Amino acid sequence: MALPPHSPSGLPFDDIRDLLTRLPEADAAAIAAVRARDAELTKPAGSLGRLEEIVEWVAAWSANPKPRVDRPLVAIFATAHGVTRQGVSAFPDSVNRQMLENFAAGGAAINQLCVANDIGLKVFDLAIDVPTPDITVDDAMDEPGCAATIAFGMEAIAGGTDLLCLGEMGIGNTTVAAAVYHALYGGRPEDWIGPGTGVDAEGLRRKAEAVGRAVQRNKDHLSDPLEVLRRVGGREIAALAGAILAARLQRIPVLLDGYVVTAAAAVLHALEPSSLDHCLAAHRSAEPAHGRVLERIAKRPLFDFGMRLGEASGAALACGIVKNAVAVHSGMATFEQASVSRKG
Ligand SMILES: Cc1cc2ncn([C@H]3O[C@H](COP(=O)(O)O)[C@@H](O)[C@H]3O)c2cc1C
Ligand SMILES: O=C(O)c1cccnc1
Repeated sequence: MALPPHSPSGLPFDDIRDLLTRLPEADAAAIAAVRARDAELTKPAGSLGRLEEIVEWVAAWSANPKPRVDRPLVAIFATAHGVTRQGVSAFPDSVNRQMLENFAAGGAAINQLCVANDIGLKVFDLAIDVPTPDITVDDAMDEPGCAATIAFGMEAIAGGTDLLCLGEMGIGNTTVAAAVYHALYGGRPEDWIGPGTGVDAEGLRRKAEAVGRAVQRNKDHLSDPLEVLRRVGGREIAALAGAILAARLQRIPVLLDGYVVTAAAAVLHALEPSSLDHCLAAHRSAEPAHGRVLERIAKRPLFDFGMRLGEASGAALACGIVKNAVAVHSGMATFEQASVSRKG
């Protein structure tokens, strides 16, 4: 489904700000139930390390004292960016539609990760043939368009899921993400850019220049993270922010993917730091700035495999880890059931 760039159906920004004041909290009773059961399981206390934290996280954010992951979903938001005319990607815009077809045919990396980990896949086409304006000269979106796109992203969970894995596709979007980071966090453009699909040194220079121009053009409007999103962001980043928010309101835990998905999280974090409490960072991408961004949003990634693909590939892999953690917790025997002696 394609979203008209200026759909009138969106929420105004103030409605989004209002949602951020009404976020549900972690379910303390569910966490307590998981901890109590964990203490009875046939293993030394704490011996499953971070897997134990993951189970508590699923319980906390699904409000379920017996956490389960039965219907994980990968949601990919795909769109196009006018900033590619600045020569910031190693690949042409035509890859966007070709990759949509590849997703539909089952040929992309994410298709196989979904098969291997038994995850549903939905791909949302955000006007992939209509790039947003080049952010070095014009705003990516106007306020109604940006708000409508955030609202569209909320649809990611409409069919139901109990673990949302977020991904994106959009040639040029590592430049857009870098512009969001530079706008939110300051520093120099060079601090936030990286090779993306594999640009050379000249390409990197063009990326730094594009990010610098986009942010400089908006230097008087950077104190509001939603203005940053609409001026130097992109549709997939707006929709991802909506998906993260909708998942929180419906109590669905979220796995963030890499460098680009984290830009949506960073916008929400800048608006309200607690808005990401239901999110886990799947991995640290090979994109050099990703680690620093994760520190800014106070997320410790589950793994670092040198991946730099996007498409939710890191989130899908992390979903396998989450499913393993939950299966161990729910299926293990207690000391009493298995007649195993406790610590002396
Ligand atoms: C074949 C192909 C498949 C992809 N899948 C994800 N991306 C990733 O690369 C793009 C961002 O990098 P840049 O900013 O350098 O253009 C996004 O589409 C992202 O999802 C891909 C890129 C390509 C070429
Ligand atoms: O880490 C990512 O999400 C990423 C890195 C490079 C290109 N596209 C996405």
